[in-house]
Amino acid sequence: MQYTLGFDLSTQQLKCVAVDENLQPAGEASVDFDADLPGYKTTKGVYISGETVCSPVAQWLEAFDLVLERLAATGLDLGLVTAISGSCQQHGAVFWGEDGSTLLASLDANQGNLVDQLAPTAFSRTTAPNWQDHSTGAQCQAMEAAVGGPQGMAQVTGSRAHLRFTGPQILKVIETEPAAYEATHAITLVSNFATSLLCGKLVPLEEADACGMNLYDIERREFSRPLLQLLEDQRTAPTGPSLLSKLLGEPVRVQGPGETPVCAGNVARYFTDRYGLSPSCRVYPFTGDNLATLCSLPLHGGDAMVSMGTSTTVLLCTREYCPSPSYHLFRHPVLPDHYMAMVCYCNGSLAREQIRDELNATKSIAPGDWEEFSAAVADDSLDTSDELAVYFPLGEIVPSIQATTARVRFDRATGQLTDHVASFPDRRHDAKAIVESQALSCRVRIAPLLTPQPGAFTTTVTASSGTTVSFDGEVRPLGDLLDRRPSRCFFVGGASRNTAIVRRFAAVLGPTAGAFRSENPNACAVGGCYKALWSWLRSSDPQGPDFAQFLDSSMPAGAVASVAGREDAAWDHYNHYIVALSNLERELCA
Ligand SMILES: Nc1ncnc2c1ncn2[C@@H]1O[C@H](COP(=O)(O)OP(=O)(O)O)[C@@H](O)[C@H]1O
Ligand SMILES: O=C(CO)[C@@H](O)[C@H](O)COP(=O)(O)O
Repeated sequence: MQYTLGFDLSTQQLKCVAVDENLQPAGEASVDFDADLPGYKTTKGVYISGETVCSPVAQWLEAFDLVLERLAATGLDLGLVTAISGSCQQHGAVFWGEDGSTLLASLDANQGNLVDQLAPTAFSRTTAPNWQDHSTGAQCQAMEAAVGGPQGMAQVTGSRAHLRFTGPQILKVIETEPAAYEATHAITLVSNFATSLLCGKLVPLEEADACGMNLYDIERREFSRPLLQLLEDQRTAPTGPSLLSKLLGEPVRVQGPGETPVCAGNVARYFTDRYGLSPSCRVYPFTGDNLATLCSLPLHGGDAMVSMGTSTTVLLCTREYCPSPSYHLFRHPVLPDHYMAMVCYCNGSLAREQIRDELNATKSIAPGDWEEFSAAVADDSLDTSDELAVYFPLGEIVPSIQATTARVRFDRATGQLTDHVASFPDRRHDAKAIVESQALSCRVRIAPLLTPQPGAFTTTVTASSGTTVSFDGEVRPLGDLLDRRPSRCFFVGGASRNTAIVRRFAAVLGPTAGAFRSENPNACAVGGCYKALWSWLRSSDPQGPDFAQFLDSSMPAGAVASVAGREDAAWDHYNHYIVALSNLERELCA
């Protein structure tokens, strides 16, 4: 028997899953940052100070030792692991000091844990910015202004400038912590931080995850020289290496047909000595969590994936480079000439948890229990048909807006907002409304990525030909949102365990071939495993199947379960909310 490991270093936890050569689960372990490493005093894995959100790097180092200890304790023979890869929260950056590379190379299982050997002097900053950070508005504006505004930035880097993206975050460090920046010898994303740790050497960025920086020119496949220069120009007294050198040069690319997948190296001696991993075990570049999630199921054209972790993301696979300020495009981590399109929301699970606890409080139910919330979400007799509300306890990504909550009533015939209200009749309405508006926002933003099928779907909305809607500054005919639907929708991540949430989301998104839930809630870690296994197989047979063929032929039966079929009436019910959502967002963003 041989195994492959997939790690997932996300906001709230580090997980590690193992699969055997038949892609069957063989073991898993996890470390919850708040609960298992209370010494760091994080809340949901992060420190929040005003708009700044970050995570302690030392916490991740401790978590790597702990998760491997826990995995070994399950009885899994780590000596039989042939390949490792994984996924990490996107955009975060680890700043390594001058000694980082030497300390990594000299990790010694007899000299204490990773945290003892690295935390004291390997890093020039003790924390990494987290994707929920909202503190880089000025840097985003400066960067967009240099490349032709939101559209220009999206054209070059696949996304308009985003507060959480690594380029604006690095620019903020250059401007506000010049000494720490000049003491920095390497900057890794969280993904190549993890790969570097396991290999015991600093390794370059992985190309797909590098697309989440607002620095990488996706079509040219190299860092954008004008954007690098813009950041260089803000250094007041440069002493250390150039930014390109700190970024460890150009990222490693996905390899084409007939080429051997890039291996980052063999696992470092620290891990072979301490956990019994084999010295021949290969480590393949980790990627971003959403990119790995895309690798966890065989998606075909028109399919969409909704990942319900701390953030909510909607993912699609496309061959066309069609950038827009509404969504993100990344290079695909394993399929050459493909891209991943993504819409990302900050206010996913944590916003729902807040409404859940407020609802529970009105009924004297303990916080943390999903039953009452789920019953309200599933309740078709609860009439929310003229109610719309957005709940953004954190500033939101799309629409790009400060933290806010707004509840309105609207006219279903015209979509005009009739009333702003402080509350709905009771908190059950909020439970249903938050899921409806989250799903509706996803729906309007993925529509341009789907193929139009004029006349294929009947709707009771009477849109005059001139009716338009506007999302993220892009004005579109309403009709464009009524003639396209995803084929299948796959739901993954922690909240996908909740059938009521998944069914309501599916009702709004309207998949024509049904909605499915991944039976394994750890989709990103599993995607990392599959990436490692396929890379390992492909190394010995470069002419073997590409990743899509590999997944199509190897996916175990029962990997997904059906949760809903095609629901035309429900989809059409939510057509009536689209103009109202456009009006509400326009008001809030004005
Ligand atoms: N039964 C449930 N109903 C709704 N949400 C749930 C349920 N179980 C877990 N979740 C949500 O899943 C989130 C964690 O998802 P997960 O994919 O593990 O997150 P991440 O990978 O971002 O750390 C939690 O914040 C929680 O709100
Ligand atoms: O910022 C993004 C994507 O752009 C987030 O999706 C992060 O990648 C973190 O995700 P979680 O796994 O913690 O939800």
